[in-house]
Amino acid sequence: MLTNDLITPIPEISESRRKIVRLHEVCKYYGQDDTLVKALDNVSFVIKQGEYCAIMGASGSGKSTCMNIIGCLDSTTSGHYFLDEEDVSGMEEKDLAKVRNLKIGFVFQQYHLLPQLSALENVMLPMAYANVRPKEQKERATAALERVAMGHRLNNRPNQMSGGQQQRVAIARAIVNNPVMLLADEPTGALDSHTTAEVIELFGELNDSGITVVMVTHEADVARNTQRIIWFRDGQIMNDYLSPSDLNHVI
Ligand SMILES: Nc1ncnc2c1ncn2[C@@H]1O[C@H](COP(=O)(O)OP(=O)(O)OP(=O)(O)O)[C@@H](O)[C@H]1O
Repeated sequence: MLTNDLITPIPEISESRRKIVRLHEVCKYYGQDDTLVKALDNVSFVIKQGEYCAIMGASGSGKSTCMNIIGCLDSTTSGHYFLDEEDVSGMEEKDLAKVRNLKIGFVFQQYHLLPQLSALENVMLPMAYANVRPKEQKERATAALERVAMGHRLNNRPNQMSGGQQQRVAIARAIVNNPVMLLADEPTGALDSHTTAEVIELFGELNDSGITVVMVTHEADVARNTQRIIWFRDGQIMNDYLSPSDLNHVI
């Protein structure tokens, strides 16, 4: 249960910061008539450059639908989505794919690394799609892996690494194209509590360096490390507030 008197409203953030995510009256409906599901029902919010934001809510509340729209993986039924101040709502799939690759770094619960490739090759992949020269791909992938403390595992394949190490490689892959935003879907869902803490510390460090981070999570321990929580219920934003240091009071 959320206790409203413990919730700190979001203060006005400086107008000069770029709006990385802007949803304007977004609806996403599935089915029709008797089977109509309003997965997102007139949702509007802004996430600015440098924010560290968690999306939370009960099962079925609309988190994944919201994540898919923010990640340009799905389209809206109505309303507009501006990514990095560009309206991507009506874009064709091939343009969306380009936007996704250049602007968003994805991190998933199950890492989604290609098993036949080494850590280095996995991290080089998004740059191959972006037509970066092979020599530069290797340099940038090595630097990204070093940044996540995986510089000693460049030639290991996923099955030679622990879950936490695989997630670090996935994070290196997500940051290697210098995206405007890291979008993480339950990034610690497959990790034990110790490894979760390490991965969350890494997200914090990346955010400290200026990267905008948005993550869907069920875990209060994870969300309390973010700066802001957008809380969904029945396809609408029920609350949008600064993360209190002790979330046990509000969840
Ligand atoms: N492809 C689909 N077809 C029909 N209904 C869908 C589809 N995807 C989602 N829904 C419905 O939309 C609503 C929101 O679903 P969504 O997956 O966004 O919730 P969620 O908060 O991510 O849930 P969970 O935490 O269980 O993943 C739910 O009622 C769900 O059943």
